[in-house]
Amino acid sequence: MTVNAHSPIAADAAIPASDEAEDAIIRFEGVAKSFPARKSSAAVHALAGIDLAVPRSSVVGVIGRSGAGKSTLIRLVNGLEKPTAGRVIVDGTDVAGLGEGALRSVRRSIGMVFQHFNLLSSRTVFDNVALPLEIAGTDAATIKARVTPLLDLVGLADKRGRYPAELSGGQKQRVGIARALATQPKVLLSDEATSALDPETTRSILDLLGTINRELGLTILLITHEMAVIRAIAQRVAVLDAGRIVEQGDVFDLFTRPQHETTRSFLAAESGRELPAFVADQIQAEPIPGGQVVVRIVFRGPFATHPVLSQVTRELGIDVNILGGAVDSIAGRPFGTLIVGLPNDGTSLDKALAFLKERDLDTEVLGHVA
Ligand SMILES: Nc1ncnc2c1ncn2[C@@H]1O[C@H](COP(=O)(O)OP(=O)(O)OP(=O)(O)O)[C@@H](O)[C@H]1O
Repeated sequence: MTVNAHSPIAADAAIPASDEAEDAIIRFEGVAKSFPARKSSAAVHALAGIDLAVPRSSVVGVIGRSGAGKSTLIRLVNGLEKPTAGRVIVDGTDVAGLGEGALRSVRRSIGMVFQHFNLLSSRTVFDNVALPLEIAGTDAATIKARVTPLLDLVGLADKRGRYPAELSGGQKQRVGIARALATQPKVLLSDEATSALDPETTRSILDLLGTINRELGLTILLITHEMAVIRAIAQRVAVLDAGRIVEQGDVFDLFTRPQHETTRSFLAAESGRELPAFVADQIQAEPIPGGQVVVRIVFRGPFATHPVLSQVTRELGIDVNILGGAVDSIAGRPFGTLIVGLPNDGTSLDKALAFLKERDLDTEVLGHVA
């Protein structure tokens, strides 16, 4: 199967491509979206100052809590919402400037996958996947030629005659993905596609989306509230908090060097970052005389944790108490996290932190224990 290479977007709405714009298939430039006040409620500023580029053929994740503005952001891409300020440029065209006819063509170049699948219960698997093609007026022979390989791709060839009620959640989402691909889109928008699924099924759906990204070169913009989803599939990530992007970048960097408090809180349950229960139970913000300072050390890339810590002991004469840790990898790049206790004696902490920094290790003081 090939992905449609020609743009369905009206020529008069085209924007001259700069080098950067050519590289990004979706670009938010200074985007704001407010919903006006109603009788019973004040105006809602759902998004403000959004600058985000989605490189062609990449997977970009947007993570945020409920109400952060994720759905609004994704609805701006297919023109279901219009920005109050700024531009949303999809494949060189500002979608906010388009009339309904041109928007319909843009939407055909954008596939969408939903949390609750949105399948028609009265239609078979085959007919659900065929639906967008029927709506576009495609003839029956072309529909068959298009839908059959899509059902193979998502692993549902043997379920083509089944109805949604006869499918598991994961199978329903596979139908949703095949349907989203039926019009050969250039971009796939995923709105919490795995939120209704158990962890194992989530994994298999994310694997499928990863395969589609790699094999078809399809760009995927996904929104989620789970770091595990970002980690499993995205190359870049933006963290959305109360309508603003508070941090964005490469997934490995964001996981290993989070800058913003919101990002840190999303990462709290990630391996190695979670405090061991016996530490979490007693940690406090204020120093404890004669106690220990709890420090997280992050090793990025090839590392040898123990030699560095034994150097701290040998060369600085500081006892290091290992409280927890893990070794992990993201996108094939290794990193490790150690949680250690250092003596709260007025000097050891600064000396040890300086020593670790000289060796290019990231540290973060988490609190104090007795
Ligand atoms: N049509 C609308 N009219 C008024 N306010 C809206 C509208 N759509 C969204 N909002 C508000 O905009 C803010 C962002 O909503 P949005 O649905 O984009 O968040 P979200 O991050 O997708 O949340 P969730 O994960 O719960 O779906 C919320 O305060 C919401 O109430």
